[in-house]
Amino acid sequence: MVITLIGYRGTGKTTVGAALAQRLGWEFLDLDPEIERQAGLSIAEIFAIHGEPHFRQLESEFLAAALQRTNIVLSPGGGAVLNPLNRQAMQAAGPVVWLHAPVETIISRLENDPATQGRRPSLTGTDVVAEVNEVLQRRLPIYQAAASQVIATDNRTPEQILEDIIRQLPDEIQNS
Ligand SMILES: Nc1ncnc2c1ncn2[C@@H]1O[C@H](COP(=O)(O)OP(=O)(O)O)[C@@H](O)[C@H]1O
Ligand SMILES: O=C(O)C1=C[C@@H](OP(=O)(O)O)[C@@H](O)[C@H](O)C1
Ligand SMILES: [Mg+2]
Repeated sequence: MVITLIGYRGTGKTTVGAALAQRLGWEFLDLDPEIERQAGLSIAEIFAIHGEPHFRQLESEFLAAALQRTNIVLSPGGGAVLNPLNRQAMQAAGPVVWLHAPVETIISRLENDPATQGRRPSLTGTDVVAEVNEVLQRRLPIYQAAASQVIATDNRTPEQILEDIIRQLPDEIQNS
């Protein structure tokens, strides 16, 4: 069983995923640093040197490998759900938890997160406000359709969020 966290950049997949894994006594796997380690490049460098399609290919390969494992909490990047095969594989492996936040909250978290520079290259070439508005709008139906649970993260601490997630997990995981 794999619990996969999905959601836009800045919704807390990395932060909440690590805390949830610790709470369950499961392993935590954040896909972006794994990709960076293997490539010897930051996500921003992979985009700049090889282009986004190459990053998406690497992301799909790492995701498929991670989903073969068991008792892990997995945090892929926010764009991993764009590929329908990735979505199917996540759903087949276990609960898919959508972390949701309003646009303003996402923008503020991204602007204040030191990881943004190396890990979150522009997706559109526009400024951050325009990009989050446009791309989030486009992705909302995809996150919604992929999710087995939807969790609001605005004005909630990572600890409160992980308790919300646990409450909605299947009994077999809650009691494990
Ligand atoms: N519930 C929360 N409340 C406040 N800040 C948060 C919350 N979750 C995450 N953050 C902050 O937002 C930024 C992005 O979080 P991160 O976990 O990297 O998101 P993601 O992996 O979804 O892009 C980080 O600086 C993190 O500390
Ligand atoms: O939403 C996206 O397309 C991306 C999200 C990032 O991960 P986080 O969602 O962890 O920020 C990272 O994978 C890359 O910059 C692309
Ligand atoms: Mg992340």
